[in-house]
Amino acid sequence: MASNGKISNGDDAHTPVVSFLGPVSSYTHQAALGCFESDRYDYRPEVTITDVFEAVQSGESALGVVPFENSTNGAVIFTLELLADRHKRFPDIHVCGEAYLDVRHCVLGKKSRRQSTDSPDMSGACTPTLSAPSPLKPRTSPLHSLKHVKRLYSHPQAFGQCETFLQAYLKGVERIDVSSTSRAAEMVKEDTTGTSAAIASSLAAEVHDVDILAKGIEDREDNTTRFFILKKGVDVDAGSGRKAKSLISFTVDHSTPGALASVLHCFQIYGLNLTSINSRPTKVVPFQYIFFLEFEGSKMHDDSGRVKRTLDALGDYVQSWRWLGSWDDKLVR
Ligand SMILES: O=C(O)C(=O)C[C@]1(C(=O)O)C=C[C@@H](O)C=C1
Repeated sequence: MASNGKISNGDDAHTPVVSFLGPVSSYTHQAALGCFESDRYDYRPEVTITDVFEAVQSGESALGVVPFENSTNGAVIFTLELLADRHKRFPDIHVCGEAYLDVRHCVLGKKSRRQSTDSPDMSGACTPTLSAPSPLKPRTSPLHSLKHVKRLYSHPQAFGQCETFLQAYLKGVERIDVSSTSRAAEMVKEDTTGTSAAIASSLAAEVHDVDILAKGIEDREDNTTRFFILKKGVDVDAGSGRKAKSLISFTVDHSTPGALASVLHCFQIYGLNLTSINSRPTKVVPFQYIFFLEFEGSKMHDDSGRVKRTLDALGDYVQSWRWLGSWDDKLVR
């Protein structure tokens, strides 16, 4: 770790590669830039989160950066799906770090050619309906008219973080999911009709040379995404700081009452605080789940032995489990 808190590769012989969900200017790229000394690593944009996992597992990339969860919209299911690793494609991948990024979304597009007559609708008024009698008012209004926008590209996570603005100003506009917000900005750039828009960052507007039609459209001012840093094998230094977190996945026998409670109880007995719990379908039996549990503590730096004792105890209550990594906690509380 360098004195600026960023990860230094400690070896100049060859430049290690950091893969991230691209293209350039995605939020994942911005998070990666904040983690590693940029003159010591080669940054490699990947098309999908799966590509990041594959690059790390194959050893082509020393590290990978992927989104894990957003404070407004919850878990990034693509990443959970890959961590579930049902077909053992990523047996050596571990989480060795995390990064938090403030996410400020914009509507990117091309300004309407009829700009002088198409003034933006600033009211943000939503028509009350029976199911939503008091619709929420968005935090911001557009900078330019959005009346010409016929389709909206973004990453599904980003749509979920901007619902209030979208309901007020882009209701009924077709939404098209793409692999990242920076890919969405690229699509807007490529559209010669000028009627597409993207939800992406102001950096993506700059990089892809498109206009910012609205700014700060996220539902919550504290909208933050957490990213995981992935590595092949175990980084023995990870999780050596004052506060560490660890992640495991496990399955339980769904017909045993209290099976999940028993697993959670192990953490209570040894005094390990839980920080998140998620699940995905096993895809073996319908409506049975793989659980992901995150807790405070490190497997490699476990002076009190509490992590070891907890993990040893788990075996009695789970069908299968896997340790997915320990790393330094970077959440500013
Ligand atoms: O699309 C991007 O720019 C990404 O880096 C992905 C991603 C995500 O999957 O959560 C990252 C941050 C934002 O929450 C929205 C999208």
